[in-house]
Amino acid sequence: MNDNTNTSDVRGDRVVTNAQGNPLNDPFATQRVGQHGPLLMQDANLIELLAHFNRENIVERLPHAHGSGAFGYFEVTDDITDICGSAMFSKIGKRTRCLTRFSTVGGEKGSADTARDPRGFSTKFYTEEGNLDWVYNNTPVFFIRDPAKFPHFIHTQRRNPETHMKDANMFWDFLTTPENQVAIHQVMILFSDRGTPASYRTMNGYSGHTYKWSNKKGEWHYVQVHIESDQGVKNLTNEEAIKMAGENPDYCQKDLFEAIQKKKFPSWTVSIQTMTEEDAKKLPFSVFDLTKVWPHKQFPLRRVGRLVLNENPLNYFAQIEQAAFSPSTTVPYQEPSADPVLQARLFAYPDAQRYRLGPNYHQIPVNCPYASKVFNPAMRDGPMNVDGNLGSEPNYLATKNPYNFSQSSRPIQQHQEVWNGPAVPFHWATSPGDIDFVQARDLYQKVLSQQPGAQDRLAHNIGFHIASSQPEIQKRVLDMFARVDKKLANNIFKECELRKKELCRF
Ligand code: HEM
Repeated sequence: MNDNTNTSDVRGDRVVTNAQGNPLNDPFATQRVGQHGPLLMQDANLIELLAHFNRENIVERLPHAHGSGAFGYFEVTDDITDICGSAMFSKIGKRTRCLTRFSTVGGEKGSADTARDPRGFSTKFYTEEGNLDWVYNNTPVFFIRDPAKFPHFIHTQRRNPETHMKDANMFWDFLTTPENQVAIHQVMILFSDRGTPASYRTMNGYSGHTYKWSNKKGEWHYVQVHIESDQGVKNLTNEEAIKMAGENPDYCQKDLFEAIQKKKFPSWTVSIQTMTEEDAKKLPFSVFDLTKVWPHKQFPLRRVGRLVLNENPLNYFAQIEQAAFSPSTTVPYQEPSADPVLQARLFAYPDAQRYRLGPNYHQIPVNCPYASKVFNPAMRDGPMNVDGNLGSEPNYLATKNPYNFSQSSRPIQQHQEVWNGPAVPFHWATSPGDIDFVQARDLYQKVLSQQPGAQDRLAHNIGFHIASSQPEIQKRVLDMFARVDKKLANNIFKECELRKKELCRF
């Protein structure tokens, strides 16, 4: 098996050539009329060099543009074949090569990686059943549960179309709009210490969404995945993160790259929570609601394996910038659930990648399922087709040729969710009553209260941020957090007033 996902193609004799392999004599000489006369059109090498330079940039990811990554492996430590029949889990000790990319969400490619923002945690597993991508965040919940809100929400985290600046009014206007306050749980996490991880090595990853995994008997469970840092969770304070952003905007890139270079390989423990369909019916919220966590007491973590990152990419652009992760890239026995945000993501990522990298993005070495092999006679041609295009194979499933369908003997899951009802528009806005605030309140009153100073830092971080928004927006923010806890709202108010005084001094 040739793992060509992290290789470079430097010519052995180091003879420098143009793009066609023709040796160059003097790379800086230009063809011109006399020594100081005008340049000539016949200087194909100069034209090629300048033209290629103009095309170095590719579309950056929108969102998650700024990121870092490394290769490593996943090792099975515990048997979960009763839950999942995927080959990667088939026996204890089995290793699967993988690539992980960490990222911030809202900033551009050159933005600071200590910004207050969720962090992306994407892993591509090169399994013998083809590639599998887990495209997760470092928070177990998300801001929305209506996928149509995603572009609106992301826009509010980016630049104001007129001022071209980040805008606290846009940010809080969206989040405090009553129908969008379903985001409260994620907003609390974002403004807690966990909103500014000290490094990618010291944060966790969570599927957030509910997935559906099945075993070889055809039984299925709802599953959530947790990837917990073996280095422990460490965070920066608001002030440390801001200072770092000025001193070294690539602080987390440096931390990850240098740790691996020094052979201090970061690792994570991978666990799952599982739930039956019957359990799901008894929950006080929908199992497809991405703004809720599953109570750990009721659905304890079950250890599966270890993720280790031990190999820096040889080339950032080739292996990280061109990497394409998608929740739709999955293997037998791991399926998406009916979570509407997840369903929308199944479309959004490959669509973004066809635009960002081209329709044959799966042929780029880092994205190739090298541990399996692609063979789909009907998927042919297209721009930048570089893998031989299946040669003389018919370009349809031809009757005279035998084809294998390796999954055809897999038992059909007899028992399935049954969906019925009229096709109606449904806006899954914040629920009337308190249900969308319960877990946010528990986080404040039961979890942060156990961590010295954590409640105060939460109030400080929010007060600091809203101080640059308009008074009516500040009022809406205070009203929203009063629904979580009145003490929290009062403390945010005090912190906001302090910050406003500081801002007056500038
Ligand atoms: C409707 C909701 C969402 C939409 C439409 C959406 C869309 C996108 C798009 C278009 C990209 C860029 C893909 C690329 O160019 O390669 C992206 C990146 C990403 N998204 Fe989402 N997203 C959504 C929700 C989420 C959620 C809920 C999570 C986590 C649970 C998530 C995690 C990520 C991560 C980690 C990346 C970076 C992938 C990488 O490292 O290349 N997204 N998203």
